[in-house]
Amino acid sequence: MNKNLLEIKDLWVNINDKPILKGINLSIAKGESHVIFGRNGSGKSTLLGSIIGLPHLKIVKGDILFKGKSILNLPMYERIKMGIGIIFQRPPTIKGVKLEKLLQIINRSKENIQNIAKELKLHELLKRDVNDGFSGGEIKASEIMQLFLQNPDLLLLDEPDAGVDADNIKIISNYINKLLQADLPKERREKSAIIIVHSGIILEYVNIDIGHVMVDGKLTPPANPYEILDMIKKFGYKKCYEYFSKGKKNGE
Ligand SMILES: Nc1ncnc2c1ncn2[C@@H]1O[C@H](COP(=O)(O)OP(=O)(O)OP(=O)(O)O)[C@@H](O)[C@H]1O
Repeated sequence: MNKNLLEIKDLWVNINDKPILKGINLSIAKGESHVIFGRNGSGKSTLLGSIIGLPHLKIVKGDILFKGKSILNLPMYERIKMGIGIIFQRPPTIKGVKLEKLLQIINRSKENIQNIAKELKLHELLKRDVNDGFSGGEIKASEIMQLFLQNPDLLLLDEPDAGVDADNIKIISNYINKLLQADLPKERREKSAIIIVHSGIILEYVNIDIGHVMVDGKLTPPANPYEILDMIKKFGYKKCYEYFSKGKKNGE
């Protein structure tokens, strides 16, 4: 039986006729978390957008399978219903919708909402419109809270640590770990993730199994995320991509 929760096969994606993703292959098993590093504009957000089904992205070739089924023809809400959750890099402001109301639509337990909001220091924001005037860190915390209440099987996190201070990174990471069932042994975990990061701070706190580097719309095969980060710091993205695209793993 196929154990992969997500399988991306030779995926080519255009935006306005410009090729952005150029033959992505990626397999994510149940219970596995992957991190993607890459310089600005390399196509990382486009990859997450293709998985969740942003309509402006044109799939030119390839396939995306989730739970063994192709999802390319499904609209975004169907993909969410199947168990995919996303934190966008820049989520929109929703005027006229209070954060508390949105959270109650996702999960009816008022007690849960109050408790988590307190822990994430969001309780004072519950009565405000979603993301309206929220600070960068508050937006990320609020998105994590929505995801926590949604409890998806595949988490797509686009820079969850961007704009978040050191104390709050620990709190947010704690929730990501809870979502990823990091306290269970890997073979018993049901949840998987793709996390996009620029700095390695979140790797200090979140349980990550596998890393990749993206350069110019292409992705390296699976490798040790901490080794990748180390090489990026020493040699930059391009050299790191060249090294890991040869399929080196775990310090070979
Ligand atoms: N709506 C759009 N219209 C035109 N070009 C776009 C659009 N969205 C993305 N692009 C372009 O696609 C390329 C890849 O963008 P993407 O956001 O996927 O990069 P990224 O790796 O996530 O970058 P960053 O690290 O800066 O967030 C960039 O050159 C970007 O300008």
